[in-house]
Parts: sequence; C-alpha cells; structure tokens
Amino acid sequence: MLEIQGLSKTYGNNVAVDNVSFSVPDGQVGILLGPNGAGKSTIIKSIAGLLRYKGAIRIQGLPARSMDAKKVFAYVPEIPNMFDALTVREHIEYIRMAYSSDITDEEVDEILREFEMEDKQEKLGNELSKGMMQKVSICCALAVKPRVILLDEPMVGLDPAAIKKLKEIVLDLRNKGVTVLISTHMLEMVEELWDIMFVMEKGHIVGSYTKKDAEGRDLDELFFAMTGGEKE
Ligand SMILES: Nc1ncnc2c1ncn2[C@@H]1O[C@H](COP(=O)(O)OP(=O)(O)OP(=O)(O)O)[C@@H](O)[C@H]1O
Repeated sequence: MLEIQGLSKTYGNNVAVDNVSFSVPDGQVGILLGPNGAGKSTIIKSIAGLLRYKGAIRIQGLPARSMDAKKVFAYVPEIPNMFDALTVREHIEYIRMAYSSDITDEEVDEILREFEMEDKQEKLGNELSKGMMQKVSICCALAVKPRVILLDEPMVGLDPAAIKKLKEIVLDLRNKGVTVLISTHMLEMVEELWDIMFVMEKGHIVGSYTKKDAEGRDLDELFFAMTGGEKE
C-alpha cells in the first residue's frame, strides 16, 4: 500500500503540489497522469525521498523516510543513473547487497534474460545505450524484490520487445500483491495495466477513477474529460 496524505511542495512562490492525498491499495497498479507542469514529478520525487515536502507519505504503513520502508520500496527514475565503472551485473549485485535482497542468482539471470541483457552483463555503465540503461534500472528495481514500486515514464526509450516484457512484469508484480505506481504521458501504453488512475492539474488531483468505475472507458477519454482538453 502506498499512501500520500496532505502532500504540499512549494518552489519559491510557486505551489507545485497543493495538499494532495491519494493512495494505491495493495496489489494494485496506480497511474498518475497530468499535463506538463501539473506536479507529477514533484510527487514522484517526494515519494522517492528526493525532495523535502509537507505532508505524510507511507509505504506499507511505514513513514517513507524510515529504513524499513526503504527496504521494501523501489524506484525507477525517468532518467537512469548508472555507475560508469560498474558492469551491468555489478549494478544488480550492488543493489542486492545494499538491500540485503534474497534474490537468487537464478532469479537475476532470469530478469536479465527477460530484458535480453544476458549477453550484456559484462558491459560497463558507460558502454550502454539509453534503452539498455533503462533496462538495467528496471532490473535493479526488481532485484530489490519490492512491495511497492514507483516507475517514472518507464516505457520511454524502450524497444517494443522491452515494453511488452515490462507490461508482463507489471502484471506479474500485481499478481504477487506488489503495489505499483506509474507516472506517464503514454496513456495507450498503460491501458491494459491500470486498476486506479489519478489525474493532476495545477498541483491538484482533479479526478480519479478505478477501472470498475470507468465502465470500459479508455484512459484518454477519462483524462481529457477531466482536464477539459480535446481528444485528438
Ligand atoms: N526545481 C524546481 N524549481 C522551481 N520550480 C520547479 C522545480 N521543479 C518543478 N517546478 C515547478 O513545479 C511545477 C510542477 O512541476 P513538475 O515537474 O512536478 O510537473 P510534471 O507534472 O512532472 O510536468 P511534466 O509532465 O512536464 O514532467 C511546475 O510549475 C514547475 O515549473
């Protein structure tokens, strides 16, 4: 479970996020949507612990800043952060040790195979293409064996095979009871994934739907109805 309560963030005089509350229940996929500048990244960075904010964020009922919460939480940033001098395999080993993850060698092999990175294991961080970096970033997040995972524009830069695989992985995580939050502009990419969606505009949540309440309507239809924009 991921809970955001009364989250506010101000940059100078600019209120980027204004008293926002929402939650993604256990084993559900939440989608965070909104036009440019709505405040999505600010929320994502707050959940990931990269910003100071007002309000409360809880991961599995624990304050997000606590060590116990961090141990069960993984974050895939929009732009991957690589260590130039570590190989692909060493990136995953590093995460395994840092999180004391019980992921096995076989499971690591499997994750790398799923993203067609098995033969890239010995490549250094600075020898990877952008898409490969994104794949490593996702592999590292999975190596945490998180209970809550946050993905910021995870499909950007991925090839079609990797996008397909990532969708399968998200559904698999959901089946295992993992809570997922995805921030994206690519509505069609998350159409078959979501359980609950939140639309932000000008620092507020302007609407939310569960899949059931949406009664078969597409994400883009719901999105444009809430933001007052035109459906293209
Ligand atoms: N570091 C910063 N300093 C000052 N203002 C910022 C900073 N980061 C974001 N903002 C402002 O906060 C508001 C929300 O920005 P944010 O990046 O959270 O939006 P977003 O929904 O992620 O947009 P996008 O879809 O374009 O990534 C905007 O008005 C933006 O100009």
